[in-house]
Amino acid sequence: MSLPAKVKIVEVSPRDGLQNEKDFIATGIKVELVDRLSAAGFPNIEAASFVSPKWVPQMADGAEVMQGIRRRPGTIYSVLTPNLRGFEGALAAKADEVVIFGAASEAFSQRNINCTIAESIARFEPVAAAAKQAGVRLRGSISCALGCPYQGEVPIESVVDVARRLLALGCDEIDVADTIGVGTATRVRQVMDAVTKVVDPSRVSGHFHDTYGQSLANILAAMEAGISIFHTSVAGLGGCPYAKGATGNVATEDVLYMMDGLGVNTGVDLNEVVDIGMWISSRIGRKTSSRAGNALAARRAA
Ligand SMILES: CC(C)(COP(=O)([O-])OP(=O)([O-])OC[C@H]1O[C@@H](n2cnc3c(N)ncnc32)[C@H](O)[C@@H]1OP(=O)([O-])[O-])[C@@H](O)C(=O)NCCC(=O)NCCSC(=O)C[C@@](C)(O)CC(=O)[O-]
Repeated sequence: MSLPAKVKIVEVSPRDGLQNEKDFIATGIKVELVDRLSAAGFPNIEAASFVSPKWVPQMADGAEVMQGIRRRPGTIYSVLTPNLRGFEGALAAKADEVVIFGAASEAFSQRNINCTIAESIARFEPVAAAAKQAGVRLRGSISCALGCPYQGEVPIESVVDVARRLLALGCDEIDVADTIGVGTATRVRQVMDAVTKVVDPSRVSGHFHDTYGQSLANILAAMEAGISIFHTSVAGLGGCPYAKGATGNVATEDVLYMMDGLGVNTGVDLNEVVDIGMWISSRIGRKTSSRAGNALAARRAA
């Protein structure tokens, strides 16, 4: 089994991890979360969204979060931008990377961004053009690449088709997202093998939610397909507002523990991340869902 020697961990808890929380989380907590993650060494942090506050009220303070954070040189701070209005906000906030987000499933596209897949691509065109003109990195995310809460199975060709279109828009990186965490290792391998026929593997990332407990196996399967960028969320925070029952992203602590065991370099300090996981969980009144986080904290306490 040949694995990459190094992987890039994109920490998404400030955005994907918090967006679904019902009670509004104070901007100061969000800022502190990003700052602590920066200090732990993450090369890329998804810090905020510039989306409609009617659709995702928790992310309404994206501009304030971006203004409040201390930026670590070398870390990329990303934000979600569904349209030009979002992009303008992101540009004013000096985001390093903007994320356009579509889906491989028509039903999910309608629920998440209120348009068809084709309409979403048309809506992303000016965003992509503006990002290129401004010299801002552009990432494209493909929701429901491993299954959809509304339509069920999603054909691999639909995922490849959206990947091709995002690539044509100029995306520097493309996320294959298992929004509801239904994927299993064999399917992940098939999807990644197909996507990497049209997009270079160095530009493809795996974004796995852990609803069915398959994320670590899925990450390993993706690594075997040559993928070396993964999205994780400290304490396993998260869920998607438009995917009922979906749990958070794979916990960062669990992924870092696995990478350490595999001898794969991430540049991120696991011990610090365990502390951050415990801290943010207590601040928002949740229990961490990270097995490694719990075990390491218990070992320390003993
Ligand atoms: C795309 C829209 C805007 C269409 O929303 P819409 O209602 O179809 O369009 P609209 O243009 O009529 O906008 C509605 C209202 O929002 C305002 N508005 C419009 N745009 C913005 C903006 N950028 N920033 C602030 N406000 C905005 C706009 O001005 C208007 O306000 P009103 O006139 O009614 O007062 C909406 O559906 C939306 O914002 N959706 C966001 C959905 C979202 O954030 N979902 C979660 C993130 S995706 C995700 O989690 C999946 C991912 C990436 O993690 C991967 C995975 O796991 O699958």
